[in-house]
Amino acid sequence: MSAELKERAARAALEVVESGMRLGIGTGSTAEPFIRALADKVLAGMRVIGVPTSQRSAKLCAELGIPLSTLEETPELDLTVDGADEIDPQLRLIKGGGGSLLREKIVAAASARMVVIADISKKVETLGAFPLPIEVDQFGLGATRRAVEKAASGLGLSGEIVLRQRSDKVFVTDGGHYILDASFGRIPDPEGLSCALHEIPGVVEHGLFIGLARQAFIASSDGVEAIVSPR
Ligand SMILES: O=C[C@H](O)[C@H](O)[C@H](O)COP(=O)(O)O
Repeated sequence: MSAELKERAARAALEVVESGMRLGIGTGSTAEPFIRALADKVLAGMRVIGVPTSQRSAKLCAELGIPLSTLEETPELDLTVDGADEIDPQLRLIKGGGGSLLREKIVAAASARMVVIADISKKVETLGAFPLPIEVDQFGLGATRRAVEKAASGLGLSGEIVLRQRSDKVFVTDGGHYILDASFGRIPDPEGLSCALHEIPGVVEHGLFIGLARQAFIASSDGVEAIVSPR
């Protein structure tokens, strides 16, 4: 069912893609059906240029024949379509479950508009049930983790902070960084936490996406709900 809902959300987002667009292309199990559906449109004659947010998405796009570019060649994009791990009513997001948050945020920020696609399980009242991914430099890991704990504690947040591992190895992002997954629980002040984390030198980026998403397509068994950012 979840795969079917992701497919529905992906197809809804395709409706806002127009020929000639420069597109940021997201990462993850919801972005992938979007990429496949986009490839069908390209095959049928739609002209787009995609800037992928990960090596994984770049590979899939290339296999399916979607023309690709980079932010060096194409620094301004019309639209980014991407998934999310959590979406709150103000369209603030947690992203990075797949480890691509840094490139995703750079691409989203370079886009005139970001559209999020998700199944209903990602919709929350308050962010934080999903552990917040924090991308950190490998250098100074222990000190950075301690600084993250202190910054969170200053905002009344605490919880386990785990260095992400995959298949018994430390996970390394496309950019060569580590990820700390912080289980703070409910985050009542995402803006405050975002600012506090950005103050820490070893933090490269974090998975709170604030003020970036303009629209979300959220699929449930009742259909696809389109939510527009109140900002
Ligand atoms: O780093 C990965 C991304 O932020 C994904 O867009 C996010 O984790 C959602 O992934 P999925 O669609 O697989 O749930």
